[in-house]
Amino acid sequence: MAISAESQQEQMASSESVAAEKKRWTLNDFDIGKPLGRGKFGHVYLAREKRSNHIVALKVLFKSQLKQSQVEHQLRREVEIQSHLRHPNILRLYGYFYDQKRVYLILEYAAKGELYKELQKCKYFSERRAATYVASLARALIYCHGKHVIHRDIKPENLLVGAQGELKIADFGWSVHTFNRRRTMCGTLDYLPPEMVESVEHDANVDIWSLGVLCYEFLYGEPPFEAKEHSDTYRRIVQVDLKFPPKPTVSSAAKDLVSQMLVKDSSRRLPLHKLLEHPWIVQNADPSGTYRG
Ligand SMILES: Nc1ncnc2c1ncn2[C@@H]1O[C@H](COP(=O)(O)OP(=O)(O)OP(=O)(O)O)[C@@H](O)[C@H]1O
Repeated sequence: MAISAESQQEQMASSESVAAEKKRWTLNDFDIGKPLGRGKFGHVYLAREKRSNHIVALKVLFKSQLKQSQVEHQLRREVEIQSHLRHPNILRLYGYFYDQKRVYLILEYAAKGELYKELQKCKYFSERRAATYVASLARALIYCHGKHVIHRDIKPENLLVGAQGELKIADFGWSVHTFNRRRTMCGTLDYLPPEMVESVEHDANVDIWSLGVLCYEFLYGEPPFEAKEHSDTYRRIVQVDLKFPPKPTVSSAAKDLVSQMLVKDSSRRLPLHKLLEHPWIVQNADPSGTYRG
């Protein structure tokens, strides 16, 4: 994959944590450690940048697989967007390089791994934990939206956990940098708002919906519109068929917040700065933004 030298230089210039100078990275700059995981397009390794001793996650993607799946454009957009974001709850992308066969992404290392696995292990989260995560994601999304970036794919699989227990939004594959309203259909159905399922115009408020779905899933262990058939999930989303099964661990304040986020009319969803003032968030979220169990 050819990423222009110009944008590569720009990329390096903004990677102050790994190296301040403009340079071209190569595999020789890193000691490669244990594998951290496998994705669709390659592998992720723990690595250390030799000069600074900085620990990173090196994501190795095979160009042939990227080409075959026609996702080169998406990757380029992901790199461009993620490399310019600086927020404690957004995984840093320090830089990238490539050789004949592979593309390498130099990523912030998230020591506590995938949130998805934590949720599977615990089945659901306490209100304190859920509220802490939702508040930190709201702050990260407020930051993104302020830079005209819509994430569009907020879900547990795209969230990693840092060493201090802080959430990190990790996957910007579906994100867009926009000044306009978007009409693109993308993402996994379960987290999509009605306007995206129905392919009508959408804006930054899509992320409020997805955060509402996520909040529900944190509390109940499954997303709210889940159904066996794809067509039923579709129908439930479009009709906003939201049900709160009785559960002693979920308060009415939590349900109130979720109901205010999962609103069909995107302009009437609870704005993220208001979410941070909601009583359930104020009473439950840890101000440090970290959850340590
Ligand atoms: N920055 C990171 N810090 C720690 N672990 C990571 C990091 N990035 C990825 N991993 C681990 O490596 C695995 C593979 O990551 P990768 O991003 O390639 O794939 P994915 O997001 O699971 O799948 P997909 O290929 O569909 O995007 C992750 O599931 C996670 O366990």
